[in-house]
Amino acid sequence: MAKEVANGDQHTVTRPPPIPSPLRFSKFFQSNLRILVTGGAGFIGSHLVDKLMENEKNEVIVVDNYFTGSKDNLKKWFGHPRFELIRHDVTETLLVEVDQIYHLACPASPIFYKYNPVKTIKTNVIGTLNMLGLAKRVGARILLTSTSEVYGDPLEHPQKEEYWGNVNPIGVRSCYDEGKRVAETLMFDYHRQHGLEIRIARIFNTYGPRMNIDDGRVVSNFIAQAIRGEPLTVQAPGTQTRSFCYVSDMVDGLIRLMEGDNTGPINIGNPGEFTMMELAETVKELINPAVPLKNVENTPDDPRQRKPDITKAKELLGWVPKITLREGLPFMEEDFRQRLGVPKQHVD
Ligand SMILES: NC(=O)c1ccc[n+]([C@@H]2O[C@H](COP(=O)([O-])OP(=O)(O)OC[C@H]3O[C@@H](n4cnc5c(N)ncnc54)[C@H](O)[C@@H]3O)[C@@H](O)[C@H]2O)c1
Ligand SMILES: O=C(O)[C@H]1O[C@H](OP(=O)(O)OP(=O)(O)OC[C@H]2O[C@@H](n3ccc(=O)[nH]c3=O)[C@H](O)[C@@H]2O)[C@H](O)[C@@H](O)[C@@H]1O
Repeated sequence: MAKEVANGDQHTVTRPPPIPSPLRFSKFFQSNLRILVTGGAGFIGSHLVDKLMENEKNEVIVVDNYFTGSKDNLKKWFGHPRFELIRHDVTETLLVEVDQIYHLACPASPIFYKYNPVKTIKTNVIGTLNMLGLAKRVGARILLTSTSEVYGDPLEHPQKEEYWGNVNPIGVRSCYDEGKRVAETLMFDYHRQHGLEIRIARIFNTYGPRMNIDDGRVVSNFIAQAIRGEPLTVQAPGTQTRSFCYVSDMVDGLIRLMEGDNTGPINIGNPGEFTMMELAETVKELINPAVPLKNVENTPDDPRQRKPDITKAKELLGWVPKITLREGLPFMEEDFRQRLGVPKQHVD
């Protein structure tokens, strides 16, 4: 009997382990694990795929509808015998034989998730239901990439996993925030009702190479603006805070969570906290001291502060982020310069 604990506390579920296919015991069977990554053509998903593919015992299947993701992010794996890419929308059912599911499919940038809010909520609710149904049928372990947005505009700081949040249920961000909250509920209901092995990561703002250049999120906006020599658009009041995690740290945290014994939810994020004004000043200093900052209007319900308490990730996963914001920004600058075709000018 496998044992699983929810954040090391009360509700322990004991259930029989999933029965692997008889082929798994054949010494001629090439992979030990078949892993499905939904949203694997996106920013975090494609980095996760790269890491999973490094292990020659893993076979990786990506499904993506390419709404915000791109085949380009995965092109180095095309034709690889352990890799498969399927164009598929998770709001439709899917039948594949897999052992683990990393469920990432969902637009993450506010401008994209607000573009078609009904589709966003369908992706979160119906998409997660479909992946849970699949996990149940094949006995797979499933990890959901939830978000710090489940804490809404938090009244507790920093945010611990026990905090229930302060979310507007009818606002323009609700399709995403409330969608992810329902997705978390569904995960726990399948866990309690059907004994499914679940993992929930609450991800805090993550940045790095391969973010869409016109993605609309703050780090990608500021870097693209600095490289193009445009003003950095600081949305009012500029004192709102975020904590930025470099993508390789995020991927490491997600894999540790999947491989460990804890259901979560577990915060995965870098606790270094910056105001948007500080972020703009840092980008300006590192990338282009000549660009001005420009104050612009904000969007409704923008959270005023956000910083993860990562005690649980440290204790239960042995995870701490390694890359600071000052170390991570230049990696992203390099990638953006290449894609924008603007090389760095070196002053002698
Ligand atoms: N990047 C962050 O800061 C952050 C923070 C918190 C949570 N997350 C979560 O992490 C996950 C990945 O985020 P990301 O930053 O890589 O975003 P992303 O937009 O780059 O990736 C999302 C991927 O999901 C795909 N997708 C969207 N809807 C789909 C659907 N209905 N069916 C199939 N595929 C679909 C997109 O095409 C894209 O490839 C998301 O679930 C997001 O909510 C991200
Ligand atoms: O960490 C999370 O849980 C969430 O983080 C982000 O959501 P958000 O923090 O709103 O992301 P941004 O759009 O990057 O905004 C961050 C801050 O930067 C500000 N901003 C944004 C863009 C810009 O050009 N200028 C600017 O000052 C916004 O007002 C906001 O206060 C992600 O995009 C969500 O998918 C994710 O779930």
